[in-house]
Amino acid sequence: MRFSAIFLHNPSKNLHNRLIFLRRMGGGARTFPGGLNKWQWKRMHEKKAREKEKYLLDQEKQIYQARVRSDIRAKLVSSESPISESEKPDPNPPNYGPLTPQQHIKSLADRFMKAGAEDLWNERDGPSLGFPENKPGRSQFIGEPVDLQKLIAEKSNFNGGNNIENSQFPRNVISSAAKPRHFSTCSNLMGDFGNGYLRRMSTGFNLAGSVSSMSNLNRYYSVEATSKTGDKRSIFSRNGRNSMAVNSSDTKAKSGGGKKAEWPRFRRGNMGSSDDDSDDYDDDDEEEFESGKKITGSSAALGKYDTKIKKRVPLKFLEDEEDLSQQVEAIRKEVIQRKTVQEDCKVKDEEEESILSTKRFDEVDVSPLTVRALTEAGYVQMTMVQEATLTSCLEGKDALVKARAGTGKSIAFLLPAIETVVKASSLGKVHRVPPIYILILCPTRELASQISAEANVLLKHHDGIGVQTLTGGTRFKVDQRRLESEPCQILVATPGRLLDHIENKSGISARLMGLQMLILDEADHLLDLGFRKDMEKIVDCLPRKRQTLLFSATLPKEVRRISQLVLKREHAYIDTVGLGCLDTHAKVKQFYLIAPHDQHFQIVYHLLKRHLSEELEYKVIVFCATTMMTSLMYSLFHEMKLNVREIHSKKSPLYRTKIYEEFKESKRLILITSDVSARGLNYPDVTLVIQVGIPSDRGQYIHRLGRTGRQGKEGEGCLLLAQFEEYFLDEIKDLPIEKFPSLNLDPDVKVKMEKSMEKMDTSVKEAAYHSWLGYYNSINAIGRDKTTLVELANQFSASIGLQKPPALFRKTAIKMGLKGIHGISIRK
Ligand SMILES: Nc1ncnc2c1ncn2[C@@H]1O[C@H](COP(=O)(O)OP(=O)(O)OP(=O)(O)O)[C@@H](O)[C@H]1O
Repeated sequence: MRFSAIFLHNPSKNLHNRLIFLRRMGGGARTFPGGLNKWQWKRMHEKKAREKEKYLLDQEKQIYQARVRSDIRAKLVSSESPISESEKPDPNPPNYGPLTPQQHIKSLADRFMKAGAEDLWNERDGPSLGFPENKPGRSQFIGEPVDLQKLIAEKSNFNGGNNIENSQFPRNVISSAAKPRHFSTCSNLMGDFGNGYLRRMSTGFNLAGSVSSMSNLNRYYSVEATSKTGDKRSIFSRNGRNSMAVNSSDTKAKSGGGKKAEWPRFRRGNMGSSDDDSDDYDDDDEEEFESGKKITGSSAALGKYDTKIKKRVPLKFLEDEEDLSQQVEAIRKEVIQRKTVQEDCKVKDEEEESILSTKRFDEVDVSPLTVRALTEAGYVQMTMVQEATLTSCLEGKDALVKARAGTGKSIAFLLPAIETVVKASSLGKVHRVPPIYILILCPTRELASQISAEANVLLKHHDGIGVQTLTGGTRFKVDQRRLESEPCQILVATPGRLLDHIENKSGISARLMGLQMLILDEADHLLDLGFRKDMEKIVDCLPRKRQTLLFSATLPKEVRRISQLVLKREHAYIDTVGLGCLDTHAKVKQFYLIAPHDQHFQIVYHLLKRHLSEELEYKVIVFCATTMMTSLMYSLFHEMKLNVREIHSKKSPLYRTKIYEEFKESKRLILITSDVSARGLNYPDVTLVIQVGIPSDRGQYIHRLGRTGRQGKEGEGCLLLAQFEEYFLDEIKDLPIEKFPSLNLDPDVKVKMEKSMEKMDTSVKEAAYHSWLGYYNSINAIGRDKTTLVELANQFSASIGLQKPPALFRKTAIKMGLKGIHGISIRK
């Protein structure tokens, strides 16, 4: 433009400017019309080609949609339900039979187009064969522009007559707008004819009112429109897509009067139903509606027609009928299969009188000396887990093994371990200090001692093969000297102490270079967060070429994943429990009890007394949540003259060993313990396990319970929870745990207990109080209300007879974040 202006006003510069222009255009002669260079020309034609292609596609799409609708109509018109007198067909019925797609499109457009909008239709669209225009009651609908405002005003007619209000219009197509029902019905019909139609129709409508919504009913519904004169017509939706709502504030589109119609603004429908397909609505369409540029179809509206909706079998489902029947068959099969598995498990559980299999130790490939030791110890037949694992473990495969508590896992891993040492020793290499061929890791010192003792039993006749333990609580130097003076090929250790030795270069790292087998007992616990870092460091120091065996009674999915850290990819996974079967023994009865936590001591006392009176040879383990609570409970029951012992991590190793040995050998004894006794410990003939408070997780519950009912014997377990701990029951809901029958607490016991409490050392109570707060804080971490916690803390301190707030309380409360909720004054 600028150049041509210069040209006009200053002809003398014509040539000069032209040259500039030509240079700016990239040079060369102007060979294409309109002053276009070859690139512009090319681009223009490419654009035209694209537009043409798009147009053809649109046409094809519309024709296809129309054809689908025609076909559906043709199919379903004949299968209409019987019609009433008022609905009897016209003697000169309009042609409702199948139309060609073009006829169908034309008829729809003719129905809804207002005068003046003919330019939206051209001959290509075909003849109009839609509703006969001379039908009474339809003239307004067909010939005139539809005034939606008027339509809305007529809603009372709709309501009053045989109409929408009475129709069973589905909720899913009802807009959330105020009184939207009627408009949505109208718009549903609109939508029923497809978006393209609606667009075209909209130009012809006087959209002065507010339209609430439109929706493709699609898939599940067909709409019947019935006029007041009794004409009835079914309008079927295709298996379509969109469900849209028209924003009433944006629908003041006006047409006619020479004014350019504003286009209704469409947004995603809010029908609130699963049938709503609004999610498929295309944002591009929205833009087109807004701009009003795209005019490619026609639409439909209700006029004075009543509507009725019939729920039909979804068309898609009809098509997929075969698929559906196959699916039903598959589900039925699965249900039957599951039932069978459950029944099998039940039978297995009931039949599980013994944990023993029919296979004997002398039938497998273990050294005769070991078999001899086994026989002398009374082990002739294998247990199930031993039979299941021995072959693959002896073959040198890595294995991940799950078997219920007390079923003989220790021997299952000790046998291949001993065989490995026997083989390695027979190679004849002479070492001043023999390498450690087998490393067995476990979480507690008691368990390490137990495994080591069991190994010694099996090694009774194997001269020259030694077992050592390496656990915390002993002097580092003493350990070091012992390891050097009494060489061993099998080392049983707890991770922390072993790592101490590795990091302090006690010479153990060098000996571990000859390692042939790594065994993790209670593998899930060792691979859990508490031990993970230590485990990783230890494993880094071990030779990669080794066999690894992982054993536990519980193997959660995440542990199975983490186990890849230590196991070879091609390891064997052996689960003797079985998928869908119980992780606990069927012979162990499980109960739970929910009671206020300040009554817990009293309830435990009651349970113990009751059990003691029923079981002559009783042997009870009571698990507490923290070490200090263990100590408090022990002191209280000791004061109350019960035959109790205590074990927890704050006790000296010597004391722990003494109590461990005593409880193992004795009967008529109660062991109050923390979780140090939860796993692996084989106290024979435990008759009752009481768990006070929630265990750290489901696995821990199973392991604690596993201290009773070992070797297929009977047992009983009781879980005592406060109301705020009740949520834990969800984690064990798949286990056969029942509510404990009602309890009648003896008021005299309460008095006795209070007196005993008074006699106890205040420091024990204060320590218990603090550890209790810590425990409850950990529960608080999973969303418990701190206000409640403070109140509970007050109750608890009162129940243990604390007269003054503990000195450390302020610090603890601040640490726990209690400050600012109640000040920090729990007890004044
Ligand atoms: N083949 C066997 N025949 C008879 N008794 C056996 C046999 N194998 C193991 N036992 C005994 O079964 C009891 C439980 O064994 P063990 O401690 O190895 O169980 P576990 O499965 O490791 O239990 P946990 O899961 O609690 O660690 C022990 O008293 C053990 O002596």
